This record gives sequence, C-alpha cells and structure tokens, in this order.
Amino acid sequence: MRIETDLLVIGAGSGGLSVAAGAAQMGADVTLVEGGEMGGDCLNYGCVPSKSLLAAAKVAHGQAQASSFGIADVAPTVDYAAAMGHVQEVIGRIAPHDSQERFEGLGVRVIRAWARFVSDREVDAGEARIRARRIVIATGSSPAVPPIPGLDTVPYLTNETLWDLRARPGHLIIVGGGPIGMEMAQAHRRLGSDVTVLEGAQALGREDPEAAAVVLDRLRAEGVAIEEGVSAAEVRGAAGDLEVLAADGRRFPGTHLLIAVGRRANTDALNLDAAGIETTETGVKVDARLRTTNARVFAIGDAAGGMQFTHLAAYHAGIVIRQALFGLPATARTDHIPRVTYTDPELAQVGLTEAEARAAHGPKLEVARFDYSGNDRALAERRTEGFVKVMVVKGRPVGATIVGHQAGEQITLWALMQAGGLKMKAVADMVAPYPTIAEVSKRAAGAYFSPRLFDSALVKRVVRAVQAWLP
Ligand SMILES: Cc1cc2nc3c(=O)[nH]c(=O)nc-3n(C[C@H](O)[C@H](O)[C@H](O)COP(=O)(O)OP(=O)(O)OC[C@H]3O[C@@H](n4cnc5c(N)ncnc54)[C@H](O)[C@@H]3O)c2cc1C
Ligand SMILES: NC(=O)c1ccc[n+]([C@@H]2O[C@H](COP(=O)([O-])OP(=O)(O)OC[C@H]3O[C@@H](n4cnc5c(N)ncnc54)[C@H](O)[C@@H]3O)[C@@H](O)[C@H]2O)c1
Repeated sequence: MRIETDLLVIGAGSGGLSVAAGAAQMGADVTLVEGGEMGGDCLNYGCVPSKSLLAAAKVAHGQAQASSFGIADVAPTVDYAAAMGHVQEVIGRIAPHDSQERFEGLGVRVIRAWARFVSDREVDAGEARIRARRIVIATGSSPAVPPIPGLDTVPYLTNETLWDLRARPGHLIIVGGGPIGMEMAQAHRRLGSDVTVLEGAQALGREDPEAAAVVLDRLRAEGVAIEEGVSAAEVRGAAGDLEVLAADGRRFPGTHLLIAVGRRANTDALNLDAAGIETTETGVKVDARLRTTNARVFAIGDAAGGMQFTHLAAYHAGIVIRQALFGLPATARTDHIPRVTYTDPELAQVGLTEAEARAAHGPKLEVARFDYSGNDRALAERRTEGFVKVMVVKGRPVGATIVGHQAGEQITLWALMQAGGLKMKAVADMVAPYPTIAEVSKRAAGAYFSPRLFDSALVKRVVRAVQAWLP
C-alpha cells in the first residue's frame, strides 16, 4: 500500500500525538505510525502510572501519620495488587484521549506498525510505504540498562515492567537515584516495602543541592536507604533472593531490582542512515528549530536527546507545527521549561539553579528566598519543610527552585514569569489569596523588594518629609 501524506508522525506518545492532533485539526493530511501502545511512555509506563502509585502511597502515609492532627495513627493495610489496579484504572480512564479511535475521528490516518526509513522522504510501516512532505520523529526513549556483570542472569524491573507486579516487593533495590528512582523509592516505602537506592554519584544530582537535601532527608526519615557514590559492580541471585555487589565490596540484598539509570533514545530501529539523519550520544541530532540533518525531518521529545518531559514534547510539537504547516521559523527555548520530581515534598525547577545562575551572571545575581515555615497554610497543614528560591538578574527572574508541599503547582507562576520575561514587580503586585501555599512566591518577591524599601535611607527621608508636611 502506498500513501502520500503532508505530515508523517512516527510515534504516538506525548509529542507525536500533539503534532498529529494539531496538524489534522488545522487541515493537513496527517499519517501517524505507532508500533507499541497509543499514548507512549507517559500514559502507559511513565508519568501516569508513577503519579497514580505515588497517590496511593500518599494515602497510606496519611493513615500512618495522622496523630499530629489529633486522629489516631493507623498502620495501613496495603493491598498492593489493588493499588496497581488503581494505577491501571487511571491509565484506562486517560487512554481514550490518546486512542486510535479518537485520532481517526480527528481525521488522522493511524497505522499500527514499526516504522523505518527507506529514503530521505519515505518510510515503511507494516504493509505501507509512506511518502511524506514533512516527517516528525517522535519515537521517545527506553530504559537504559547498564552493563553490570550478572544483570542478564537475574530478573530485573524497569519502568516498563514494574506496573505488571501484583505482589508487593519485600525489599526493592533501585539502581539509580534520579527522578524515577526517588519517586518509586518513596512510593514503595510508603506502601510497605523495604527500599534501598544505590546511586553511582549523588541522588537527585541534577537539582539544587539544598533543595535535593530536603527531599532526601524526608525519604531517609521515612526509611528509604539511600546509598550514594555506590556503583553496582555485579548482580547475583534469583527472583526473590538477589544481591547487588558494590565496587567497594559491600553487598545489598533484596527481593526485587529496579533499574532506573536514565534513558536511551529510540533510534536504532529507524534506519536513519537511509534518510541522512545523524544522531548524537543522546538522540537524534537537531538544531534549535528541531530540524534534523535531513531538511524534511524534525525530531521532538525524548528522541531529540535533550530534557525528557511530557510537557517538553508537547511544546516541541507546537514548534514543529508552526514550521511544517505554515513554513514559519520557530525556535525551541529551554529556559522556561519547568521540571518537577513528584516525591513528597515535591522538588520543582524552572530556568537556572542558583549555582548555574551564579556561574552565568556572577555578582549581578540576587537570590530572593522564602521558607515554607513562614507560610500560614503550610503551618495549618503541618507541611513546613521547604523553600522557594528565585534567582534574579536586573529585576527579572532567571530561575526558580521550589521544594515543598505542592512545589509542582507553585512553579507554574515562575514558568509564566520566565516564558514572558516578566519582572519581579509582577509577582509583588499580585494579590495572592490568604491562606494559600502560593503566598510563598509572593513573599519571595517581597523578600527581593523589602531591602530596597526598608533598608533605604532615601525612602526613610521621603517618608519623614511627607509626614512632616501632611496635615
Ligand atoms: C517512570 C517515568 C515517569 C515519568 N514521569 C514524568 C512526569 O511526571 N512528568 C513528565 O513531564 N515526564 C515524565 N516522564 C517522561 C515522559 O514520559 C517522557 O518525556 C515523554 O513520554 C516523552 O514523550 P515522547 O513523545 O517523546 O515519547 P513517548 O511518549 O515515549 O512516545 C514514543 C512512542 O513512539 C513509539 N515508537 C518508537 N519507535 C517507533 C518506531 N520505529 N515506529 C513506530 N513507533 C515507534 C513508541 O512505541 C512510543 O509509543 C516520565 C518517564 C518515566 C519513564
Ligand atoms: N517527574 C518527572 O518529570 C519525571 C519522573 C521520572 C522520570 N522523568 C524523566 O525520565 C528521565 C529518566 O529518569 P531516570 O531517573 O531514569 O534517569 P536520570 O538520568 O535522571 O537519573 C539516573 C541516575 O542514575 C545514576 N546512575 C547512572 N548509572 C548508574 C549506575 N550504573 N549505578 C548507579 N547509579 C547510576 C545517575 O547518576 C543518575 O543520578 C529523567 O531525565 C526525566 O526527564 C521525569
């Protein structure tokens, strides 16, 4: 079967679905090829199942920690299979939105097969040979599996297989202390598993160290063993009884092993050479407009080898639609893309961290800060750990870090500030409802302005003069 199309999208995950839906609704002839599950990683093996399991874990934790509110603590009775059932139910409720039926209803031609390039503008998928004016590679990424001796002889879990478990792991060993490792560590600890995290460098090492420490302290207090600077040298054992040997000779026994050491872009099966598309160590090589080394082909989302987030893939989709449908130039920015690790407390970042901002701006950097312990709502909810830290250069934020209750919700304000290049005055002028956690951001803006107001000899002189003059 031969197909001619305006836009061919390879991969029906967060990025590909956004391109296909937008382009079809704007009148383009769109063909979407998906070899696996509609919805990609985020829906089936990533964001949705992980946040759903964390939600179940939060309920269990709440039962165990109620007495500070005057309600008896209850040791939670966890039905792990039922918690995983909840995870699958949530996936099932979102799935229709990403389904083949919905996309066909939007006018998208959906082909369920694995795609591979056969020329610079043609792709084979199942029985179809598809010739396209423009092509978008949105094939996402897969779990990287490190070459640890013995790993191939032991059953191990990844983010793709974890959700099939129905019996709670007795002792889950997690290799990798990034967002996947730390989210799953807390979820499983709260659901009653013993958990050990083995991290080769520093856990949450990409984040502001002070903010990461707040999260790591909490996880340790909840009983997660976090071993940093531990590289796994060997794995031994069998299902239910295995051990990881560290390079320094230490042994870490457990029942289950989760590998969470980062991702590999899904490019191997695409036969990119046939289309003259180059790759880098992290994914498809793209320029700031997300164009590959083939002028007809774009790459977006995880496949493009940069940051790996669902909202980034969706943002990339807009950048590509503008170029592929309207022929207009569009450049992808990164400075306004937030990221959140959904542990409890959450850790959220947009733009530069303090260390990055100091390196980039030196003495021009001012850091405005406010602690959750000064927020009345946080006190009412007994959630006083954490802070907001805003990196400011010439009155405009260049980054914000929030760690604490609902940090992921609170960072959206700073994502807006970064996206619009707005000044701190915008937040200072905002009236935040009392009592909300959102006031932490307003108070951070206040902390930026208060020395200018309260420590200013000029302001004091003006006030005294006006008071002397007023009737
Ligand atoms: C455990 C976990 C938790 C996460 N949590 C979050 C979170 O809370 N927030 C967040 O923003 N991000 C999160 N992420 C990251 C997020 O899932 C990804 O960044 C996002 O899914 C990337 O979207 P994508 O469209 O690039 O790729 P994907 O969603 O992975 O979609 C790619 C699709 O392409 C298909 N495909 C691959 N090769 C081919 C081929 N040759 N032919 C046809 N089809 C192909 C795949 O089957 C897949 O369906 C998480 C990831 C993981 C693993
Ligand atoms: N909340 C979210 O938005 C969210 C949640 C989960 C995942 N994700 C996305 O998925 C991506 C992948 O997450 P991840 O946690 O797998 O990867 P990651 O790259 O963020 O972290 C992996 C960690 O594993 C460590 N590591 C690497 N090799 C190791 C080894 N052999 N032994 C011990 N430790 C080792 C690294 O030092 C690093 O700290 C993230 O970059 C993120 O973009 C996002």
